[in-house]
Order: sequence, then C-alpha cells, then structure tokens
Amino acid sequence: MSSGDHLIIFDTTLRDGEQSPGASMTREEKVRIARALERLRVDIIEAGFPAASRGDFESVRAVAETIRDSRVCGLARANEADIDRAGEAVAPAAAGRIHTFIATSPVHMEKKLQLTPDQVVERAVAAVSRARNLCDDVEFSPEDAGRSEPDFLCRIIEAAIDAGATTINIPDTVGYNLPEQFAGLIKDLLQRIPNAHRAVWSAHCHNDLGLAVANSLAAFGEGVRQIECTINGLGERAGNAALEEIVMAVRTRQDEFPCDTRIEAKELLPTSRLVANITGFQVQPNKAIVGVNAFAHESGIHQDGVLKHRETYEIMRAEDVGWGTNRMVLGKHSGRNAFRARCEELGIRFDSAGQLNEAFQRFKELADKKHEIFDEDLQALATEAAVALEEDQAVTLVAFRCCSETGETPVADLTLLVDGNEQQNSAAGDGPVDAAFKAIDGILGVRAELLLYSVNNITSGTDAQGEVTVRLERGGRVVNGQGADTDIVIASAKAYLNALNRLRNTGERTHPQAEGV
Ligand SMILES: CC(=O)SCCNC(=O)CCNC(=O)[C@H](O)C(C)(C)COP(=O)(O)OP(=O)(O)OC[C@H]1O[C@@H](n2cnc3c(N)ncnc32)[C@H](O)[C@@H]1OP(=O)(O)O
Ligand SMILES: CC(C)C(=O)C(=O)O
Repeated sequence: MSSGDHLIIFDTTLRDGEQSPGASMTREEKVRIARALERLRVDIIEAGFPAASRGDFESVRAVAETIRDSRVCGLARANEADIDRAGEAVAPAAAGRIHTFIATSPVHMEKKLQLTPDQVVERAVAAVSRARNLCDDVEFSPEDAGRSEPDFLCRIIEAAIDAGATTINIPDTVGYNLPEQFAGLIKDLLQRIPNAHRAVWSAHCHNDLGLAVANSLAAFGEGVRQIECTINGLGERAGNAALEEIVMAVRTRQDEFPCDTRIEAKELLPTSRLVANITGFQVQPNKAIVGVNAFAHESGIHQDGVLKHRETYEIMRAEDVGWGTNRMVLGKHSGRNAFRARCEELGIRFDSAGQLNEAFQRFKELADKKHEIFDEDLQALATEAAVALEEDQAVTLVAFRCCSETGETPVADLTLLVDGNEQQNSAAGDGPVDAAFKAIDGILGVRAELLLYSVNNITSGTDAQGEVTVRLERGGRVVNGQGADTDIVIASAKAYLNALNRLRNTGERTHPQAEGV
C-alpha cells in the first residue's frame, strides 16, 4: 500500500460513482464491489460518505472490516460531526483514510457555503486537524479547485498541509478545465506552495466536457502521483475519469508515463461487468477497454490487417484486460480473408476458389439483410454454396414477392430461372408458404408429394435466418431440400426448389436420413 514509485489509483466508484442518480448500492453490493476492487489491486477504495445516512456509514464500516489489501477511505465535510463519523467508519480498516473537503471557488464560497475565504480556511484547518487526531492518513480537497483563484488555493493548501493533510487532491469538480490549463494549475501550485513536497498530490476530474481522463493524465505530467477515478467512469453527472482508461493509458504509453500502477489489468473487465450489473448502468459498446466493441473488428481491411499482424489495428491486447481474445465480427463490411479464416476455424473447408467465391457472395447478400453473421449462419450458407456448386441447380429463384394481409388470401408472385429461361407466375394459397409452393408448381408442373416441411431458426433474434427443410416423394423417390434466409417464406421457396432440383437430377440418393434430416 505504500506509494513507492507507482501511480496511486484511488477508486471512488462506491462514493462519487454512487452519486450518479439511480446508482445507489446496498451494503452487500458495496462489499462485493470492494472485494472486486481489492482483486483489481486499487490502492485506495473510497467506500462512501459515512455522514450521509446510517446505511452508508454501515457500508463504509463493512468495507473497512472486509478489505485487507487496499486502503479504505470515507468522505467528510469540513465539520466535526462528519469527520467523527468518517473516523468511526474507517476505524476497523487495515489501513484507513479520512478525506475531508471544502469548496474554495468564489461562487461556492459566497453562494453555497455563505462563508468568507477566511472562514473557509479556518474550517479547513480545523477539519484536517480533527481528522489527523482520528487517523494518520488524511486527504484534503479544495472543492471546485478548477474554478478557484490560485492565490487562495496556495493559501488554503499550505494551511491544510501544516494542519496534517498527507494527500492534497485537486478536483475539477464541474469538469470545466482543459488539459493544459489544469496541468498549468497543478504546476503553479507545486511551485508556489512551500510545503507542497510534504503531501502526495492527487487529481479528481469530472467528465462534463469529456476531458476527465485527459485532464487527469495532464496533471500527472506536472507531478500528481494519485489519480481519483471510477470503474466505467461512473459518477456525478457525466461521471469521473474512467479507471480502466487511466490504467491502460499509463501502461500502453510508457514512453509518456514513466511509471506504472499496481492494477491487475485482467480484472478490469470482470470488475466493469460487476459494477454495470449492480448499478444497472450498462457500458456503451464503443467504451474504451471494457466496451463489447473495444477489441472487435468488422471491416474487411482491419480484419485482414489484424489477421496478418495484430498490431496493425490494436494498441493493447484484449487478453491483458480480461477479454478471452479479440473478436472478428462478420458483417457486410467484412472481406474474404476474415470470412475464410472464420470458416476454417469452424472446420468449413473450401476445395476451390470457386467454392470460396460462391460462399462469400452468399455471405455478402446475407450480410446486407442481417447485422451480424453468426457461426451457425456460416455453416448454413457454406452448405448452400456447396449444394449449389455440386448439384445441377437447373431451377433457381430469381425474384419473389408475397402479399399477406389480415382477412385476405395470401398471394405469391415469383420468377424462376428454368434451364436458362425466366418464367413468372402468381398463385394464391392458404398461407404465404402454400402460395409460394403453388406458384412454383404452376411453372414446373410438379407432381410430388410433400412429406415434411420444417422451419428452424439458425440463431436468435428477429433478424435470424430461418432454415427450412422440405421432403418430397415422387414415384418412390424421396429427397430432402434445404434453404436458409432471413425471410422464412423465401427460405421455404429455396428449400422446395432445392428438393425439386434433386428430384430432377439423376443419381439422387433416395434415403432421407442419409441427408441428415
Ligand atoms: C463535489 C462532491 O461530490 S461533494 C459530495 C457530495 N455528496 C453528497 O452530498 C452525498 C451525501 N450528502 C448527504 O447525504 C447530505 O447532503 C448531507 C447528510 C451530507 C447533509 O444533509 P443536510 O444536513 O440536510 O444538508 P444539505 O445537503 O441540504 O446542505 C448541505 C449543507 O452542507 C454545507 N456544506 C456543503 N459542503 C460543505 C463542506 N465541505 N463542509 C462543510 N459544510 C458544507 C452546505 O453549505 C449546506 O449547509 P446549510 O445546511 O447550512 O445550508
Ligand atoms: C469531494 C470532492 C473531491 C469531489 O468529489 C469533487 O470535487 O468532485
């Protein structure tokens, strides 16, 4: 728990994170998250605001009783009652901290606290001294430092350090600062405050302008050695600096940040998931590090690059932050290389470039209709492509339209390519599938008995492909036909045509079980 040379990670998910409207947690939930934070090896866990309620006091105390490898901190306003409550709550901790704060910006002092600057300094000093009598580790924050006057900050921080503060935290409470400006403030304070070296300096940035991480890292560049952050960037309004982003920025850009954290990065994803599940604040797919797309590639050019050499499009390894691996998502932007690689992983082999091209073309057609192509879709379309190439598909579906209305008889209107000639027909039926089959019969003059018709969804979701199997019998010959499509009526027409083509072909196997139905 000593800082050594590493960057101290102060996690405030259970305090500032909990201040997000709708994110409050029970004692048991806080203890579960605190355990996950301990596994993650954060240095300090700010477990709550003990004066806020009996429940929060008990939560902080339960965390203090449970956690052994991280320091446990409680927040307190600059008044005696809050500080005593925080001291009592963190007392059972293996290592405890009291964090006291008071606002220092003109608008907060005048309008909110209704105190003069002199009174604010007096309260800060009294609060820090009282906290030091209860705990040997005391953090002081001049709230809204980002909008405070530097001269006043120098005065109050110097007094707080003299009163016993061991950590000085500079909050950009309302997320107003820009990186250079915030770094400049830290530099100025460190240069001008004579006893600055007696405290560890910290940054606590909010994300109102989306700059919390950038501001925290800029502050590090000027001498801050503790960063306050939260899992998934949870926190008041737009949130705090995201812990996972801070940690991985430091680890990935060692050229800029010559230090490391104690963080066990493989725990980042499980911890993120736990916090999301408990709070109900799900992580957006494109969230850095822990979003489901953070290590996923759909574009063919990127997939090709990553397959050839991961670092072409990845600056971190998915495995290092808790993902099983990176992910190739097959969709309409994917290319042949990723398509073939995934098929090979599934044991689907293409014997010729023609087969690959046929399957790839079908894949692109499907991808235009479906957001994501799953492994089951690949299996189905590879089978279809192989069938199309292996067998003589004398009859193929060119166009299909079906009208199905409440109270009206469904009508199917389709065009087939029969031995090289397009033929069109319409038919009504008891349902859209029946209408489609009758329209096909009308063109081909079919006399076959339908023994079986079954539909299965290949994957889940309303855009899933339906896989249809049709079994026909004519003159003692029994054949199966398969068809797959996101539209189950089209899948049915394809399956019917597939079976009819087989009936037309000589040398057709006659035992349906041999075809896996
Ligand atoms: C930037 C931050 O994130 S700060 C932390 C914010 N977190 C929270 O507020 C969550 C927990 N808060 C609470 O449960 C409640 O606000 C309590 C229990 C702390 C106080 O509740 P109440 O006594 O009902 O006061 P209320 O919340 O209405 O107003 C806050 C009071 O604290 C004062 N105050 C605010 N900050 C401080 C401070 N750092 N030091 C001393 N007094 C302060 C305000 O001036 C106001 O005083 P007033 O009642 O004399 O006008
Ligand atoms: C209590 C302080 C550090 C705070 O949360 C803030 O200023 O945002």
